[in-house]
Amino acid sequence: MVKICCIGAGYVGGPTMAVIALKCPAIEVVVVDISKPRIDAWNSEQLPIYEPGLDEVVKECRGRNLFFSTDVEKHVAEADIIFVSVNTPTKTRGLGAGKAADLTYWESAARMIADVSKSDKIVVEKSTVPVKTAEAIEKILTHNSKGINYQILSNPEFLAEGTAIDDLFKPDRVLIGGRETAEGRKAVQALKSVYAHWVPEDRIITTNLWSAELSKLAANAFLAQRISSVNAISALCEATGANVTEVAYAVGKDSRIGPKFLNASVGFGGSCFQKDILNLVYICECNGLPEVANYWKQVIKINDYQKSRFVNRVVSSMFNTVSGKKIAVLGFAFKKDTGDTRETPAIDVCHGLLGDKAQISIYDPQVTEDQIQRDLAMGKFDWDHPMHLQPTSPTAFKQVSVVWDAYEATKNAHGLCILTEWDEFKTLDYQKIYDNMQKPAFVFDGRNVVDPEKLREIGFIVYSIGKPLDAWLKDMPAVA
Ligand SMILES: NC(=O)c1ccc[n+]([C@@H]2O[C@H](COP(=O)([O-])OP(=O)(O)OC[C@H]3O[C@@H](n4cnc5c(N)ncnc54)[C@H](O)[C@@H]3O)[C@@H](O)[C@H]2O)c1
Ligand SMILES: O=c1ccn([C@@H]2O[C@H](COP(=O)(O)OP(=O)(O)O[C@H]3O[C@H](CO)[C@@H](O)[C@H](O)[C@H]3O)[C@@H](O)[C@H]2O)c(=O)[nH]1
Repeated sequence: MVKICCIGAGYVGGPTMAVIALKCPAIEVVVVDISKPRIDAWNSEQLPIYEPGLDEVVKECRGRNLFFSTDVEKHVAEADIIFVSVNTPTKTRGLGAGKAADLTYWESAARMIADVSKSDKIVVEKSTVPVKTAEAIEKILTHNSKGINYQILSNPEFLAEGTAIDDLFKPDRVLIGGRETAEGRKAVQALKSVYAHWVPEDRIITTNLWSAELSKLAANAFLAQRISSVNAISALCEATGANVTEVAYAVGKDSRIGPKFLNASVGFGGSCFQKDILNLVYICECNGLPEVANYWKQVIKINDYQKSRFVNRVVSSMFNTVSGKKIAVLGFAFKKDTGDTRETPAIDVCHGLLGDKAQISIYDPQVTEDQIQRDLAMGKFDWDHPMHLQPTSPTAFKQVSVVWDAYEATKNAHGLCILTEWDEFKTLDYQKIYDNMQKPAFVFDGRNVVDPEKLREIGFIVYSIGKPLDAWLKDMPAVA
C-alpha cells in the first residue's frame, strides 16, 4: 500500500489530503502537524476549518485510510510520498523583510525529513514557495542523505477557500514540476498516478520544477491583478456616473477577457494574494528586474488605495467624523463561505474607523469574537505563523463588540458597512434595520450585495462600490 504523509494540517493540507483519501481508497494518507489543538480538532466532530462539503469527505474516510496525528516523525519515516504544506509567511525581519517568503517552517520540515528517513522519498512542495526553493530543499535533504534517494516535486495548490472541495474534485488543472532526469520523471509519474484516480489526464500538466513554482506565483498575481483592475475602474465609475457592474459585464463578455473575477470590492484579502505578490516582487528585485517588480507592486497599491478609499467614504459621508458613532460591520471573513480572516479587508477598514474613534459592532456568521479581537491586535504578517507561535493578544479593543445577529449589530447604529458577501446579507429585512438605526441612516456596501435603489426607497443613504453616487455623496471628496 502506498503511504502518503502530509506535513501541515491547515487550509490546504487538510482538505487536499481528505480528497486524496476519498478518491484513492488504496492509499493510506496521514496528515501530521506540530499543533496538537489542530490535530485534535481534525479528529473531532468540530473540524478546525469551515469549508462547505469538507465534513462529509472527512467523515467518510477518517479512520479508514485518512488519519490525523501529531506523531510527525513516525509517519514521515513510514511514507513513500511526503507533501509539505506548512506556512510560508512574509518575512518580518532581516533581509527581504516585508516582501520575501520566510522559509523557516519549510526548512525545519526538510531537516526533520532528512533526520528520520530510512527509505527513498518523494518530497512534494505543496506550500507556495519562491522559485528555486526546490534547489535549497534538495541541498538540505541530500546533505546527509545516508544513501537515501530524494526526489523533489513542485505541486502547487490552486484551491480557493469556500469552494475548496469543489475545486479539488474538479480542478482546472493539476500542476506537477520535477527534475528532467530519469528519476525525476519517475517521481512525476508516481504523483500523476495518484491524481489520475479522479482528474482527467489532459488536466494534469507536467513541467520542470522552476516553471511549476513560478506558475503558482504568476497565477495569483494575474488573479489579483484583475481585481485591482476592476477596483481601479470602480473609482472612475464613481467619479463619472458609470456603473462598475455594467462595465465589468460588458468588458467580461469579450471571450478573450472572460467574466470571472471582475467583481469590484472593498479590496481583496486572504492569506495568499498579497503574500505571493510581495514574494514575486522580491524575486524580480533580486533578479535585477525593478520595472517588473514595480508593475506587480502596483496591484497591491491599488488594493490598499481601495480599502482606504472605502474608509474615507464612510467618514466623509458621516459629516467628516465617526467619533463616538456606532458603526455596524456585517461580515469579517475575507470572503463568504469561510471563517478565515487572514488579511481580510475588514481588519484595515476597522482600523481606519477605530482611528476616527468609532464604536464598532461586528457580526459574521463564522468568525468568533476571540478571532476578531486577535486580528485587530495582531501585527502585520503575524497571522501567518502556526497558531501556538503567534503573539498572544494584549487587551481587547473596548470600542469593538462582536454579536451573533445582524439586527443586533445594526440596532441604534449610525452607519452600516457590508464587508463580506455572505448570502444572508442579501435577504435581511432592511426596513426593520432602518427603523432601528439612527437617522440619517447610512449603508456602505463594500461587496455590492444590496440593491442600492431599494434601500434608497426605504430611506437609507447608500454608497455601493463603483455605483452611481447618492445625491448626498456627490459633493463629498472621494478621498478626504
Ligand atoms: N489557504 C489557501 O487557500 C492556500 C491555497 C493554495 C496554497 N496555499 C499555500 O499553502 C501553504 C499552507 O497554507 P495554509 O493556508 O494551509 O496554512 P495553515 O496555517 O492553515 O497551515 C499550515 C500548518 O502547518 C503547520 N506547521 C508549520 N510548521 C510545521 C512543521 N515543521 N511540522 C509540522 N507542521 C507544521 C502549522 O501548525 C499549520 O497548522 C502556504 O504556503 C500557502 O501559501 C494556501
Ligand atoms: O471578483 C472578485 C474575486 C475575488 N475577490 C476577493 O479576492 C479575495 C481572494 O478570493 P479568492 O481568490 O476567491 O480566494 P482565495 O482562497 O484567496 O484563493 C486564491 O488564493 C489561493 C491561495 O494561493 C489560490 O490557490 C486560489 O487559486 C486563488 O483564487 C477575496 O477577498 C475575495 O473577496 C474580489 O474582490 N473580487
